[in-house]
Amino acid sequence: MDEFALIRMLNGPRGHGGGKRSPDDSGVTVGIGDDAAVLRPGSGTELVVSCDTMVDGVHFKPETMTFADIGYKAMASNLSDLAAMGARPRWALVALAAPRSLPADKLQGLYDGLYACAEKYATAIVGGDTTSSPSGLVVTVTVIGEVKQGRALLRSAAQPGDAVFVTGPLGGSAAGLRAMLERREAAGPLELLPERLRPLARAHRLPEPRIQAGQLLAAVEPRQCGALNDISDGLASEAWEIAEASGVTLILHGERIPLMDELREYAAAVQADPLEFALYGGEDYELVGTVRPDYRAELERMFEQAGLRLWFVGEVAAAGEDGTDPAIGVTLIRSEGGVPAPVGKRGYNHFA
Ligand SMILES: Nc1ncnc2c1ncn2[C@@H]1O[C@H](COP(=O)(O)OP(=O)(O)OP(=O)(O)O)[C@@H](O)[C@H]1O
Ligand SMILES: Cc1ncc(C[n+]2csc(CCOP(=O)(O)O)c2C)c(N)n1
Ligand SMILES: [Mg+2]
Ligand SMILES: [Mg+2]
Ligand SMILES: [Mg+2]
Repeated sequence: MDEFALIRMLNGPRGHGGGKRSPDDSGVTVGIGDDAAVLRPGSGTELVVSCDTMVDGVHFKPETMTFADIGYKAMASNLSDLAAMGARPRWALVALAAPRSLPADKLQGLYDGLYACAEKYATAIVGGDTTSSPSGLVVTVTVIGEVKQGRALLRSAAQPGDAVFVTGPLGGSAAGLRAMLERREAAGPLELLPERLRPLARAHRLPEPRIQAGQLLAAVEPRQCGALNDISDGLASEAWEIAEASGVTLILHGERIPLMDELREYAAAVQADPLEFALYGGEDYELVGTVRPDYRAELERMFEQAGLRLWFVGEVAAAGEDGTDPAIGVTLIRSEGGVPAPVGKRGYNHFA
């Protein structure tokens, strides 16, 4: 199949795209098929743009992900960065570098996953690029969203006194990854995995970007939310990013960090500390953020009303206030009443 036939197959009538599955209010003047897409942002909005790549052997292996999972997660991990800015997703571009030997039905599976996630979050795929790759598969997604002017939520907006929250259980993805690699079987349907591993594998293979939560946090008037970040490299690493960008210390309480029961069971079975998965594992794609302390109860109420939940896991202190060194950074109180200990600035790092 030639390059152009492949693009038609993946995005045309035999695939899912070609604008056919675009959201009703897609704002697309020109979509797939010309030199570039032409898009109409809403009035009074600012564009929010981000891209992330998934690479064979780095982000996935045959044991960890099906092709549909790779597509779903490539879109979800990108949309997660829009969620972390409080943006509404609008459009996406998909750059694909595929080995010539990769069968077309595998690529179609990848696109099923991409379109499934894009549709779920009302995102129109408006273009991309297709090339051959001399080695493994590489998928890069670029997402474009919008936010009301001046409303984007930044890493630099945490203030001393803020409460620190996360939007869901952490560490499940990293535990799922480890469990699947240990099994040494090709990834198949989640239902074929032992029940105790399913939620962990799901967290790794099919993460959900917290789009609704991000938009809710950005919409609060007058502004009560501080910093926001999504958890791609682990809670420790993302908390450090907020601490450095805001010039503060984040104090985390170990016993308040939400963990799935299945993570606790898995960690016990492999004699590991479940908190290590949450702090340093990564790929949870939950949000970590801060809120002014007086607004905490109201925010909880708003989340509950929207059918969402928040977990309060710590507080923000002025740099150095808790007596630890370095002054700016992240500390952990393992069990209530204990003393804060510095949390290393580590997590997933491509070049460390
Ligand atoms: N090669 C690059 N050229 C220009 N800017 C880059 C490049 N790589 C990353 N950045 C920018 O650096 C900042 C941090 O990027 P980073 O990829 O760490 O964030 P992220 O996407 O939230 O995290 P992750 O990639 O772990 O999901 C972003 O503003 C990003 O656009
Ligand atoms: C086979 C395999 N080995 C290791 C990992 C773990 N991993 C890879 S990239 C990353 C951080 C997020 O990516 P990025 O920073 O590029 O957004 C993590 C935690 C994996 N997913 N698959
Ligand atoms: Mg990135
Ligand atoms: Mg991010
Ligand atoms: Mg990263």
